[in-house]
Amino acid sequence: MTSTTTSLAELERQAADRTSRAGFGHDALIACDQVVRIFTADGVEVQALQGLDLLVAEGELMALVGASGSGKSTLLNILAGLDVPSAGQASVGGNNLLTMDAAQRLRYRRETVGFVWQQTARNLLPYLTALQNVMLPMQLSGARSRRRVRVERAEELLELMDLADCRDRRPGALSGGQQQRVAIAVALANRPEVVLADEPTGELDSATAEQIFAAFRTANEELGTTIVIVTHDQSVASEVRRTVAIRDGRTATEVLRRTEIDEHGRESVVAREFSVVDRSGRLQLPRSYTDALDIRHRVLLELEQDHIGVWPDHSADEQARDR
Ligand SMILES: Nc1ncnc2c1ncn2[C@@H]1O[C@H](COP(=O)(O)OP(=O)(O)OP(=O)(O)O)[C@@H](O)[C@H]1O
Repeated sequence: MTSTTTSLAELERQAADRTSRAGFGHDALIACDQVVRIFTADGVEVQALQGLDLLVAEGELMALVGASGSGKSTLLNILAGLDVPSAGQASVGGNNLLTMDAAQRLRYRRETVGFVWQQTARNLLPYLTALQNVMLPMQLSGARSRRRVRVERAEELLELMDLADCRDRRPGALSGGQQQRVAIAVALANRPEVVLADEPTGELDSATAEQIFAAFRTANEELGTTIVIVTHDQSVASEVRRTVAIRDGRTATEVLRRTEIDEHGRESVVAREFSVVDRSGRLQLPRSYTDALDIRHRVLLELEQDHIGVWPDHSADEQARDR
């Protein structure tokens, strides 16, 4: 009798577990759940994303960082609706990125997301003025707004990006930084829920990069747009509240920053780095830690009251010594 009660309770617990898993990220704007992307090139399989979990809340301004080849661009292309995961779940603003049909995908790319790429040439058409570039996505979206309304919206966005005087100039007559700010205005044209940016400051000097970052912050604060920036630029990464690091196709660590005020009223930003535990309980140890303790294969874990101890396993060395 007792065992029946236990197993029922266990079944109920498992069912509750399943229900909560089904709702993973239900209140997040971007929800990636164990996303896998496998490429096959010359008969060789590359697992660019290996079960990546990521949640981004509405209104966040966050950065994605990671070594070259860690999977950042693959993830961004999936979120942009340009590529499809091999397995897992991914949604943005309620759009399921795995099951959208071609028409839904086109609408998603025009209306739900905006992009800013590193190469300015990919962002703007060279023969259109700044104003015309910003108006173009509105024309393409098929919304039947009047030309006057589109001009006004484009002018407002250029003003927000501090580019009102560049309205009638073509990209060739703008600096790299101005071009990227026009690109942000273009990305915002159709009031997307999310703007995705891939190394938007990659080709710019640090002072100009700062202006670009300030433009993203303005868009985030004034328009409430959620912004995800892939960057190698440490100064950009340290300006945002949350930086997620990707390693080997998975989210590995997150740095969270918050402003603290001391007893003298002085403000300072305090940053803490956390390791991410994925939904299967997997955790990546920082490479500097594993190197420092020569951890290669296994570790010993011990559950303490308020923490878990992780010890290197040197039993193989000990056995060799004993022999
Ligand atoms: N179309 C493709 N075909 C085959 N392999 C690919 C393809 N796209 C990406 N990869 C591989 O997937 C892995 C992740 O690449 P990705 O471009 O996402 O990394 P990244 O973190 O953006 O790197 P970087 O910072 O250099 O842009 C790499 O090993 C890459 O070679």
